[in-house]
Amino acid sequence: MEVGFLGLGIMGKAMAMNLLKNGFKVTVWNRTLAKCEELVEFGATIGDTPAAVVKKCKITVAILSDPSAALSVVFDKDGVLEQIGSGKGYIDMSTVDDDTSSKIHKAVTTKGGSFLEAPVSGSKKPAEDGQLVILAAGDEALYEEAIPAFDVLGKKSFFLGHVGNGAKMKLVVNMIMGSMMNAFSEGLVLAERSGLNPHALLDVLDLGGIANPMFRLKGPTMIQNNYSPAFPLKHQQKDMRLALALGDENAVSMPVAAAANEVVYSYLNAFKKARSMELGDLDFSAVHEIVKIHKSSS
Ligand SMILES: NC(=O)C1=CN([C@@H]2O[C@H](COP(=O)(O)OP(=O)(O)OC[C@H]3O[C@@H](n4cnc5c(N)ncnc54)[C@H](OP(=O)(O)O)[C@@H]3O)[C@@H](O)[C@H]2O)C=CC1
Ligand SMILES: O=CCCC(=O)O
Repeated sequence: MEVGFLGLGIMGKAMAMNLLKNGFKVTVWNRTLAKCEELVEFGATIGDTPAAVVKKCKITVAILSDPSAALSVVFDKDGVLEQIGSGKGYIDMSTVDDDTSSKIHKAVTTKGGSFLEAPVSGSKKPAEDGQLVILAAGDEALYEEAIPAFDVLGKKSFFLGHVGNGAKMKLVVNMIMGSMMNAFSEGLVLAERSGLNPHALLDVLDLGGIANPMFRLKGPTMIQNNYSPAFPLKHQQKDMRLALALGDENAVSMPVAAAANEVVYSYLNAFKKARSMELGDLDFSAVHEIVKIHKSSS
């Protein structure tokens, strides 16, 4: 099966590599073309533009940073729309809002192509290990056609119905995750400043009812101030912003999520503040630095 792949960031590189290692023919494109070279060593072919990739492949997958990138790759010159058409499928796995996804869906289907949104839960390591959770919605026939690829990329795929449901599910999950990360960071700082061993806190948490893989994975590195990026903070902040907009649209008040994202009370604007300090490219657990700074200055 030949698959086109647009976007070779942290996630895209790992996912395209997995497809190659599992026998798929993959044609890749990335805005910074140099990032394609490593995949060529594993058998990938390079497409010069998104349009060139779509022209060559029956199914093209994209995973790009945000709504603006997702729209640009489809609508701009040399973009997906120039070559999409009958018999071709486009699968956008970026985390975006349902409005962005719907715009892409409409444009692709107007040209006769089929569209699936398929954002993923899971980060760099699950992407490398083919252990993502795929949240697909849109064209069910395209979903069925993509299952061999999804089986390589993920441990479980959900088909959630019409376009928008995948985007919304992903934003709800990441809104919860972002709020949890802030609470976790505050807990680590509180433990340390009140004279407890933060490693002991991790052990206690891991044995109780709120044990979870995120605390287990990120806790030890946060204690070491190591924020090597798996999920960049700037993307987490984007997801909090989009989830809060979804809350507004549905008249759902989310004070905890809003506090994690917005300037409400001092340190509760952790995600935005972290971006302005150019921590945005670090892992989202770098929110810990902001919580620590605030706790020392207050
Ligand atoms: N990292 C993670 O743990 C997870 C991320 N996600 C989501 O997946 C998506 C990708 O994340 P990730 O791989 O971490 O992000 P990265 O920042 O590592 O990569 C972003 C990708 O988008 C491309 N890009 C950005 N702007 C544009 C543009 N205007 N036109 C064309 N291409 C553009 C980048 O190209 P270039 O190389 O040229 O900059 C790069 O290929 C995001 O939506 C994120 O929220 C979902 C689950 C987990
Ligand atoms: O969108 C990013 C999700 C990161 C994760 O699920 O660990």
